Amino acid sequence: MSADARPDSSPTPSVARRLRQFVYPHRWGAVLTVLAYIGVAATEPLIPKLVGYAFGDGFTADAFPLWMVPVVLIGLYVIRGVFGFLGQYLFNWTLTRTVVDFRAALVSALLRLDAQVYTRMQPGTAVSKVVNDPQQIIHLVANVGLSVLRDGLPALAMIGFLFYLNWQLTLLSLIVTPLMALVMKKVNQRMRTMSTRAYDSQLLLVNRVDDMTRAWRVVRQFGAAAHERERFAEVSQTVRRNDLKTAAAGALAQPLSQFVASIGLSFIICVALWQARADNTGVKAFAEFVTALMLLTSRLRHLSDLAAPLTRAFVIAKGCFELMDATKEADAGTHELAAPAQGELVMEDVGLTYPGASQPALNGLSLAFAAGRTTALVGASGAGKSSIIHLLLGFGRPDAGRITLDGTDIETLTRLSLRRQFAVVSQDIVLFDDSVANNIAYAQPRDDARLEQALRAAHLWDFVQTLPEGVETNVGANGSKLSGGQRQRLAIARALYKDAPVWIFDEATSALDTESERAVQQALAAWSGRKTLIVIAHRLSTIRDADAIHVMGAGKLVETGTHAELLARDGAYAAMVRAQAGES
Ligand SMILES: Nc1ncnc2c1ncn2[C@@H]1O[C@H](COP(=O)(O)OP(=O)(O)OP(=O)(O)O)[C@@H](O)[C@H]1O
Repeated sequence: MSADARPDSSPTPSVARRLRQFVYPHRWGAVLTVLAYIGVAATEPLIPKLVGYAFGDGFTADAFPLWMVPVVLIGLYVIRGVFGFLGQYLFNWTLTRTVVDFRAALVSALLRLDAQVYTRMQPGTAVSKVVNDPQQIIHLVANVGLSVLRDGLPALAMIGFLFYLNWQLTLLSLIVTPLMALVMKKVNQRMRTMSTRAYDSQLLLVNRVDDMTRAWRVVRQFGAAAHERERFAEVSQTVRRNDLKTAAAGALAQPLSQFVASIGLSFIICVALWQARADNTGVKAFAEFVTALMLLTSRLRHLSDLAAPLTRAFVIAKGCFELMDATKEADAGTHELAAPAQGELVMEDVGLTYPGASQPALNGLSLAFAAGRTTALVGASGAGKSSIIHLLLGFGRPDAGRITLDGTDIETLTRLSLRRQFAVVSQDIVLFDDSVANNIAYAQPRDDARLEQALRAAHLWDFVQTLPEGVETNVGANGSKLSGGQRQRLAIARALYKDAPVWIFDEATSALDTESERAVQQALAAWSGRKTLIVIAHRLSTIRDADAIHVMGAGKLVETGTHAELLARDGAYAAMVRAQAGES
């Protein structure tokens, strides 16, 4: 989300700790992995030992029978192979489980985000953070972890062996450690900065593609392919530059650490040779020590390559944790409604100003929606009609005043209990890439008789019969295989199926032909007296029969009455009716 977020100076410890929390439930897999790799590592010092033995005693005829060479060597590698396989398997067992938990945590965070977060975050960002990022983190950490186990443990074993062979000399070799640490610290700092920039610009790239896919029609209509390509290439170049800088910083790690290691190595070999000459210890001890040292150096070289993927993993994980930590929807209510509400909604002196807005969207608004009645909300665009729905559904909280449902302040209700009382058809139709039936019976038990009833009421039954698989036909991404009117009717059917006490229709019939609109209105009329119906409509002819009409203007209630009363008053509503009559 924070495309402009700068890397903080020490993000790694908390990120590492939080990542560890996800591994913790699967710690036994991790412990067994480590044990398996200890098995591999324990056999490592046997190699220089055998080399030393072969050099020392192997050249004399009666030292050991030659058949022992393949038996010992093959045996050693079989043991290493078994431990190696187990280690890798258990490692992935742990990681795949961790990824599932990590994704689950991200999805549950996503499902509880505050409505305002959705106004800032592009869907692509969420997809990237929930789907791709955990996988990427795990891949990177897996490779790092495996290398640490594969190279780090044998390196430790080898260091132990070197101490055993010649502790003074081994201790001397540690003098390069502080220098090595300093070099790696500098390289890591640079990599972290560049990785964060690369990650942020990559999210921008995801959002560009997201835009292009959603707005493909607009792009084609404007002949804007070249324009979009340019916009994409711009961000793509930024990603490339940041990736390159990260890679360059990472590529410095190995040569720099090797340079430091070579200083230590040459120094130690000199001292070892000097010792061998002085003590006359012979070729065996020297061969053992130098073979072990060389093996250690090659292991350490692999380890110095791990800084780059580890840094990248931490940067991505930090992005995921930002999503996990984003503001959650407040749900302070504790009260659950025992039965479906009657549906009387009252707003008392309600004020609402959106964050960052200069004008209030609602300003001291007081109005009521009577239970079992149809109330229409009308008013100019931007008057605050949808903001009322926003508050009724508990997506936002009023800055002032209160809203009650059957006399209970909705703030005291849990969000779940509150929203159970509403079925909404909003201006923006949202359908799932699923069958007609699953779109209608969304998140509710399937009841075929009720499904048919909802489809008939939404004037969609006959159409659905013509579909190749009837109600099981897939409607495409966001209902892309349906016409605008069919999508709207499907959303109406979904609302009717929910059978909530309050129905909200926000411009819900704007895309319907006259016949469908009449059919839907007749179906709704059949529920009259049993449902509280709130209708927002710009076409005033559709709300003529409402029990009450609230006329909104600039976040305030301008006038209220029935169609006839408002016409008689000859105020704002009458002017709107005249204006529309003039248009038609
Ligand atoms: N998330 C938001 N952040 C900031 N301002 C917002 C937000 N949503 C709505 N607004 C502003 O609040 C005011 C009321 O908007 P609202 O959507 O409630 O109007 P409306 O009457 O439903 O309009 P329309 O008939 O065009 O749908 C508008 O000025 C709008 O710009």
